[in-house]
Amino acid sequence: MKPLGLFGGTFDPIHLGHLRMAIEVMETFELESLHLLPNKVPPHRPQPLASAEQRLAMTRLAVEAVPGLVVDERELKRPGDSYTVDTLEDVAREFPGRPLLFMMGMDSLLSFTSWHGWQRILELASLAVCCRPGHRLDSDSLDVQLSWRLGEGPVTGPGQILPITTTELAISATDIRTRAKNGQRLDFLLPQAVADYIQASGLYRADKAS
Ligand SMILES: Nc1ncnc2c1ncn2[C@@H]1O[C@H](COP(=O)(O)OP(=O)(O)OP(=O)(O)O)[C@@H](O)[C@H]1O
Ligand SMILES: O=C(O)c1ccc[n+]([C@@H]2O[C@H](COP(=O)([O-])O)[C@@H](O)[C@H]2O)c1
Repeated sequence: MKPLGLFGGTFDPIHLGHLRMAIEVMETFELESLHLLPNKVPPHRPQPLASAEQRLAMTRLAVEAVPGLVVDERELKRPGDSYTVDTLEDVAREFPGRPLLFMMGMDSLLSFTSWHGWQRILELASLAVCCRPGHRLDSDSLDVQLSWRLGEGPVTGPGQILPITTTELAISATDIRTRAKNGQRLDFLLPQAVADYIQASGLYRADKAS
């Protein structure tokens, strides 16, 4: 059975870094579908500037014409902190027996042992880890509790950590929010429909309440 791909993010906003890595994970692991999961309350970082509704709207705009990418609203519908472990328990109940592949950038892997219930996450899913400029995998930076799980795929079950070589795009949501705040152009950092949404709504603009 093909693994189900899962991509959690704050997506404040979703951008081409996210979307390109999603496509490359789908190709590498021959996934038929990959669920994008905007979180409601990120447990580990400052809260997003855009509302949950705005982040959902932008995520929908980003993938509406992209085969295989599915917007999954389960974290937005769940009250409280959006812990990934709870999400994976829920997905595993919905797709019994289906291998789960949760994808992330290298920066996320390097802090993974601080995640709530990270050991349980690895009982439920394997991790596909994508390149991110400025974040390298080396023996000093990766927790020893994770390093023995490193592999190359294919996905044979939960608990594998599978770094893959992906196109490095130095795009971040933080940089996009700063540009939007300053009234700079956002073209080619995110899908045009998302850039248009940000422009039209005044989201992130210093002179507009969002
Ligand atoms: N350009 C990128 N290259 C590789 N991975 C990325 C990139 N941007 C985001 N990711 C990964 O996507 C996931 C969701 O990221 P997130 O929505 O927080 O975007 P971000 O650009 O890192 O946002 P922010 O700047 O607000 O922290 C994380 O696992 C992160 O590592
Ligand atoms: O569950 C946790 O403890 C946890 C800690 C850090 C990050 N996450 C999830 O990892 C994904 C990427 O996080 P972020 O901050 O880079 O958007 C997103 O789905 C977060 O909810 C989850």
